This record gives sequence, structure tokens and C-alpha cells, in this order.
Amino acid sequence: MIERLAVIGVGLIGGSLARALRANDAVGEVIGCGRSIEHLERAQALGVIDAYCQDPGKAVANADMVFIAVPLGAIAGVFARIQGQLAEQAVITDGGSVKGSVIADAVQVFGEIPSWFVPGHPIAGTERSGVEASFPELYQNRRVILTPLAETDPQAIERVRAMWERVGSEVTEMSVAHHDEVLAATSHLPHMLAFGLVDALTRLGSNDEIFRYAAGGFRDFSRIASSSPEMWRDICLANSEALTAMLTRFGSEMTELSDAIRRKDGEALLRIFGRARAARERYVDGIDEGVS
Ligand SMILES: NC(=O)C1=CN([C@@H]2O[C@H](COP(=O)(O)OP(=O)(O)OC[C@H]3O[C@@H](n4cnc5c(N)ncnc54)[C@H](O)[C@@H]3O)[C@@H](O)[C@H]2O)C=CC1
Ligand SMILES: O=C(O)C(=O)Cc1ccc(O)cc1
Repeated sequence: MIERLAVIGVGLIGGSLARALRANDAVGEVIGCGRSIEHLERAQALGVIDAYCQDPGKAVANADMVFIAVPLGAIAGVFARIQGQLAEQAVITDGGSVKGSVIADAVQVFGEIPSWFVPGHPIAGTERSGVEASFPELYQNRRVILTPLAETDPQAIERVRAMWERVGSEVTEMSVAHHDEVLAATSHLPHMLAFGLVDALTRLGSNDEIFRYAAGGFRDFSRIASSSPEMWRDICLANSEALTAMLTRFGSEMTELSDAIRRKDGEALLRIFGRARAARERYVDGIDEGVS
């Protein structure tokens, strides 16, 4: 049970955690913190938070759990504002999509890895942003990855794990570098393909015509190109090395596919498509069995 939760950044991710903890009777009071009074008032009117303030330092005073859910480019600034303001027993975690950059920010601000900071990432979200898009079921049957370091207090890890389990998530731990490589492949690369495809097609012809003749596959594939440009700029800048490596590798795969099409090599095309279909069917069967 969390007595006082401070949510810094009450958008899709922070708002959904607050709603989910409330729905599960797992939190006493929720204090929201953000830059815009208008957004914070809306969050309060929606019942997501009980009270708000704009100063992260004040928001975390007396909180026993702090969840930082701001875009990656804003995390260092939040760390700087909460430094020296935390309650004795407070545990801090975050929801940032890249972990290496968050840990580098922590070291830069605090001068070391703080034992009470548990880096985390819920592998759950949508293409929408803001508190209006938040909902209490977002984390049900979804994975949350924690990337604790040798310096992280095991009790802090346990408290963060218990919080996520309470809202229905399956928690796993992995190293920071492994997290950033895996997510570059399974989340960051697909978002680049969606943004890149929609942008390229839009510039090829008139916007209206492209979308008028779009088939269902295009709609599915392009959904994530509606995601927040600022959030994805920050993810690309934070995970530049792993994402660039993945894009280079993907470029060679596309060249191989393009060569097979140019050669009219039906056998090679069947090999590539068959491999992909089998892999996706295994993945979909896994989703049907539970956590995705
Ligand atoms: N959108 C998604 O599907 C997922 C996002 N994430 C990560 O979660 C974090 C938050 O993303 P969302 O909730 O989607 O974004 P969002 O745009 O819905 O919410 C972010 C909130 O942070 C506030 N904010 C921005 N700068 C701030 C600052 N300096 N101080 C205080 N508040 C500030 C914004 O006003 C907004 O209310 C990001 O780091 C993102 O990488 C993680 C998993 C999924
Ligand atoms: O909308 C989708 O399909 C997503 O993939 C959402 C998402 C965005 C960023 C993350 O770090 C995790 C999940």
C-alpha cells in the first residue's frame, strides 16, 4: 500500500498508473506535478489526482513513492528539482522508454547511482498522449521491465515490483544495455518505420489520395505514426546508438528483399515471408496465452 504517491508528469503513463492504483485500492493520496496548471486541473477534475503543485521538489515532500513520467528530455531537470527534497523512506521510479540515458542523468545530477532509485519501463502504451488518454486497465497483463543496478536497494526494488504487480503487470528485470538493445528492435525501430513510411508516402503524392486508397494493413501499420513527435524525438536522441545499429541492419534486410523482387526470385520471397509469418504466429499465440 502506498500512502502518498507523487506523479511527476500526469499524462498517459503517469495518469494511467494513478488511475490503476486507485482502482485497486493501493494508494492513499495522489499528488500530481506538471508544467501546465490547466492540465493539472483537468487531471484533478477527472479524479486522477487529489492535489497538484508545479514544483517537483514540493510534490515529492512526504511522498513514499514517486513516479516520474515525463518525456526523456525532461528527466534530468526533474532529478535536479527533487534533489534533497525526498522523504527518508521514499522510493523513486520512472517510466522512461530508454534506461541508459535516465541512469546517466541520475549520475550527472546526484553524482552517483542513488540506492532509492529503481529505473523502470512499462511496455504498455498507446499512440495517444495526455491525461485524457489515460485509463486504469493500461497495465493489466502487460510487462514492466526494471533495470536495477548493483547500487539499488533490494527493498526499493521489491516496493516498485509490488506496485506494478498490484496493477496487473508482470515484472521482469534485465540489464540497462540489454533493455535498450531489445527495445530498439521491438519498439523504437517499428515506430521509425511507421513515421518514415507515412512521411515518405505523404510526400510522394497528395495526402488525401494516399489515405483514400489505404487498405486495412496500412491503417494498422500506421497507427503508431500518430504518436507524440516530441516524445519520439527524445527516445531517438536517448537511444541513438542502439537504434542506429538496428536501422542499419534493417536497411540491409530491405535491400535483400528489394534484390529478390528485382530478380523476380519467387523462392527467396517465399523464404522471407514464410519465416516472418511463422515468427509472428508464434508471437500472437504467446499473446493469446496471457501477458503481452
Ligand atoms: N506513450 C507511451 O505509449 C509510453 C511512454 N513511455 C514513457 O513515459 C514517459 C511519459 O510519456 P507519456 O505519458 O506518453 O507522455 P504524455 O505527453 O502523455 O505525458 C507527459 C507529461 O509530462 C509533462 N511534462 C513534460 N515536461 C515536464 C517537466 N519538465 N516537468 C513536469 N512535467 C512535465 C507533460 O505536461 C505531460 O503531462 C516518457 O518518458 C515515455 O518515453 C513509456 C511507455 C509507453
Ligand atoms: O502504441 C503502441 O503500440 C506502443 O508501442 C506504445 C509504446 C510506446 C513507447 C514505449 O516505450 C512502450 C510502448
